[in-house]
Amino acid sequence: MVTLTGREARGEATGRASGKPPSVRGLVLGELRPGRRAGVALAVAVVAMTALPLAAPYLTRAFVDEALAGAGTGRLGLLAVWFLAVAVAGQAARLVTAWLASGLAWDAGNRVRERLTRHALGLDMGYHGRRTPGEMIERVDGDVAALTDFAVAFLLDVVAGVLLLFGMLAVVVTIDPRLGAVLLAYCLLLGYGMVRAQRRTVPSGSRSREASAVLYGHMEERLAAAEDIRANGAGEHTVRSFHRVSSAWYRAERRDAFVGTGVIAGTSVAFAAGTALMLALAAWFASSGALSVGTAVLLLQYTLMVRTPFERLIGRLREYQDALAGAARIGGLLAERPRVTAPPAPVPLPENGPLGVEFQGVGFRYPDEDGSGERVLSDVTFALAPGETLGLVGRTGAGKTTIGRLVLRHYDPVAGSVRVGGADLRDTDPAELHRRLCVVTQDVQILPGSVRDNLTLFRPVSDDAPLAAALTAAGLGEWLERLPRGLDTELAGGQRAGLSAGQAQLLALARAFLARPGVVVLDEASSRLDPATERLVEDGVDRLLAGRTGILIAHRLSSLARVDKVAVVAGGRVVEFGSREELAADPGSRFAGMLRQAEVAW
Ligand SMILES: Nc1ncnc2c1ncn2[C@@H]1O[C@H](COP(=O)(O)OP(=O)(O)OP(=O)(O)O)[C@@H](O)[C@H]1O
Repeated sequence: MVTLTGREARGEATGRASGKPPSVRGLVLGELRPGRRAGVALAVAVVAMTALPLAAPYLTRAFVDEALAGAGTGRLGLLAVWFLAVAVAGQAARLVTAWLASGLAWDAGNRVRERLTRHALGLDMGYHGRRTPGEMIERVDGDVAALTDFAVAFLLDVVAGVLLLFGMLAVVVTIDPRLGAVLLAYCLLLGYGMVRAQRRTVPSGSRSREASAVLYGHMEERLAAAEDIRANGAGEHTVRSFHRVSSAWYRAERRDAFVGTGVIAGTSVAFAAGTALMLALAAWFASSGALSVGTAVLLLQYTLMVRTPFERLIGRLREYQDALAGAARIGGLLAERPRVTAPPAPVPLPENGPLGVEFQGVGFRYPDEDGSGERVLSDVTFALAPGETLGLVGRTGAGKTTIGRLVLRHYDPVAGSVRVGGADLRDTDPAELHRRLCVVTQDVQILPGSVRDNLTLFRPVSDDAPLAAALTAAGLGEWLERLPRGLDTELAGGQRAGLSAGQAQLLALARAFLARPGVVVLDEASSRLDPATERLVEDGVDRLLAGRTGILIAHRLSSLARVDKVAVVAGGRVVEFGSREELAADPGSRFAGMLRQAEVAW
């Protein structure tokens, strides 16, 4: 069961919450907060990584000044060895910082992924119906990776870079305040230029990521439908649409790269100008005797060293925009609230036995972003007594599946009420409802795992007898006996997983038997089975519906032989409802007309 955090659980039932999306800091840096020990280790590593490069120019200064003063080779060699040791130690500190930061970021990323996954699983079909699997993967994985990559880079390059710049400024100010003031002005100008540049690069970066999410969503959908696309010769159209979506992504990516390259080129010119200025000033001060030659070399080295942290900062700004865009999208996902929620005091459903189902003046439209979707059901009214079975018939798109979804409370109606077991579904707890109601869909999904896992959907069970009984009741008893490892036999994942279409449907029936529901919604498979398998499936359905309330979304009129009541659905309305036998016997009824047209008799 999905558990929501307190904040999530208090969310409104009206969809998107009004509050601001959580910030990057709130999302990742909050999660990233290291423990005391890891924090101290990280701080020491960052300080070492910053201080050691600052020390190196001092050694160069000593080397130059002492060489000019005629120091011996031994002394100069020693200074060179110290220089090498400081350089190696600086790199080692950087490695240790990267190692510590990556470990922390990885843990933090996984915590955010877990939180997002839980949250997404808690959202209802109103949300998931509007999103592709590819989009969800990009949100839960791609955006989180961008955030955690940025968090590591922030520590390595932004924090360490800023510390290094401040250290350099402090050293130069102590050598000569005038040169310090020039270096400060130069850094401020560069900083200002970078902030301006960032404003230009943020929108192009986020457009590029959006386009990439659309591309992945598109690919995911088309790959899932590969069999149908090939069989129906829709390959050319698919390739064309892929070309369109990937071209949009290419354009967004190219523009992003162009903006980024422009920023880097501009910064290179600024660095060259700054270095030339400092070189001229240092040479002038040295020639006037205000500085030693070694100190002039030290200043030049510091000026050259400004380049690396600034370039890294620019690089990180590009990740920062990705991270910001990702954080905004993650924040948007976290701000989504399930529309179908449990009331504070849910009305319990009867524990056992079949449940009555009643639609009273039900109107419905699928939720979309702006709530302007078309009505797909209007004034739907019918009642089923406990244990009765209803067949829903009508043309494609009439609204049959939607009626089934409302019984399962995948959505709440926008008008009227749906009652199950006497309770208005809005007053019930969705989790309890899903224990008492069961759906068998057209496209049976087999999950990678054993036959047992596929029956229990990974819930641990202590006794295999009910599983075998459910398979036998569904008509898969002999199949189970032939399996080499019985219930432990592994099935590959996917729509069929090596099972025939009929076997997959029987497995779905077995899942329903195991759940012992009070209401079964059956979306009859529209694909044809061979007559023997079809007979097996029909027998299984008959056994499943016996003693239960059933709603059969019928794609073949012949399947209706087993139902008590029939509802003819057209244009989102129930245009005829009554006893199957009476409607079939009434030559003036729509149902009798449909039977005549399809030449069905029973
Ligand atoms: N998730 C959805 N989001 C938006 N509109 C939807 C969604 N599912 C169905 N619809 C629309 O609702 C209307 C009714 O669809 P529904 O699937 O209930 O019809 P149906 O009678 O079950 O059709 P079929 O026999 O083809 O399954 C159609 O116009 C359909 O386009």
